[in-house]
Amino acid sequence: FEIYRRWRKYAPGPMNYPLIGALPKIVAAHGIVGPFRAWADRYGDVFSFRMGPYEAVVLNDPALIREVFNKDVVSGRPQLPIIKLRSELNGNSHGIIMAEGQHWREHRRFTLQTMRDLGMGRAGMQQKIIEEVGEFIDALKKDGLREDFDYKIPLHATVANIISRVLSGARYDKNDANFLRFVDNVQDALREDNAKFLWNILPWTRVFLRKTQKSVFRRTKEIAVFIDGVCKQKFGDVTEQALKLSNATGRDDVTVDFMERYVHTVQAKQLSSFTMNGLGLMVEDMFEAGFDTSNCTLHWAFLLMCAYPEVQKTVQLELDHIVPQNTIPSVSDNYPLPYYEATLLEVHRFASIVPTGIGHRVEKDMTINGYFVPEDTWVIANLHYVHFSEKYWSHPEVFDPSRFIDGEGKFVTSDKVMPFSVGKRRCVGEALAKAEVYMILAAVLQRFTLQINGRLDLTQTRGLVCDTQHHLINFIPR
Ligand code: HEM
Repeated sequence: FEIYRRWRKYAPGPMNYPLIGALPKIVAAHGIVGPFRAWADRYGDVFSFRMGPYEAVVLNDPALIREVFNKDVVSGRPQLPIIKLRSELNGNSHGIIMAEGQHWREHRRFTLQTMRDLGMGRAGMQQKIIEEVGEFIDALKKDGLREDFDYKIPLHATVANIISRVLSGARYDKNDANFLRFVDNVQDALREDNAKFLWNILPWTRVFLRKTQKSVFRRTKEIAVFIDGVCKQKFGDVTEQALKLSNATGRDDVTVDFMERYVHTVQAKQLSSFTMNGLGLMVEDMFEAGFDTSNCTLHWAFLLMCAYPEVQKTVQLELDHIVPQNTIPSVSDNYPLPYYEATLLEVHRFASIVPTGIGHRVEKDMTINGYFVPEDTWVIANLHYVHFSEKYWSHPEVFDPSRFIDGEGKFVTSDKVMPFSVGKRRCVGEALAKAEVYMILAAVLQRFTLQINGRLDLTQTRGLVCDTQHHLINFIPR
């Protein structure tokens, strides 16, 4: 088999065992970041390997990732068992994250347009974020100095309510048990353990992984039921009758929220792949992609401020000096805050919360850097490697915003920081995520100094989305 690979000119890579490929190395290392780093150092810009029945190619160079992810033929998604399960539980619809072909193109175009129309990064959205941040700040004022205070609890509600308001207009009480369970389920879905990974890659391992399979089924179902409830609450029973009801309102104003826009598009039959059945998974996808990502980025931002107090101090002084008192700055205010912007970019680099992006699938045989890549191969962007390789950064293990400040004190961005990925499937929530993180971190640092008593651990958790290790932070009023 290895001889065949060499003959067909597959990209070099680690040794593949029959049936399981290079999986034992990934499983033994408890995650892919470590082996991917070692293989990138060893094989260069591209390497390939097998995971059970799947062929995978990994890209380790930012320019190459950009070039390859801009090709239509690399815009598919691997169709794993969990994807099929989600689809079945949602009336055989496909959502956006794992959709392909015409369905994906139409849903992506709709989402980008809708996010733009709903004012991502602009005043209307910023007002919603300010209202939610207010609740978080109140919680910090009340409990921020309590020894057992876990800031993640009120922060979850804040970030979850921001995306919920964009999607359905609904906001939930931070103590609403149903909502909190849903949010926990969404979080768990993105934090994989080895068992879940194996169950998806090698379906026959289900026999040994019954417990994992059961918990994945339960969680997936609970998420679908919650979203179904959100849809019913908003539009009644999401059926033909609901369509008529919604039609009867005859409103031209369809810029209220994401769900109303979706229903309007179905009614207007503007896009052929849009059906009422598709609403639930679409909302679920947007919630899953939009909650824990921004949430984890903020966890990283807070922890890094504790780990690097001099950076925290510099940001605070810059904010105090430039932003009027009692004002929460937002991206569109264009305040000259070069050090703050550099800090946010460095948080994205250092956190690398989606370390290997979301896998793409090659839809037709192709070549990458002269190597043969057959149809159905997964293409993975090694974003964590790009963010931490000494090829691209000096002292990458050090959190240092000044790497993005030029000789005149101006902020200079870098095309080597790509937390939202690049190309045709680049994140559609980038503007919202940036707006949230910008405003929440600024609002907190304007009012509090963050400190940790005890040992700091800056290692990542594992999964599709990677969090910080658990720490309790003191929020000391300034
Ligand atoms: C800091 C926060 C975020 C990070 C780091 C992030 C990162 C990513 C990455 C790496 C991808 C994969 C792109 C690819 O396949 O090449 C992605 C896709 C996606 N993201 Fe985000 N994301 C964030 C926030 C959000 C938010 C707030 C939303 C929604 C409001 C969102 C919605 C999506 C969707 C729908 C996709 C799938 C796009 C497609 O398949 O065409 N993300 N994101």
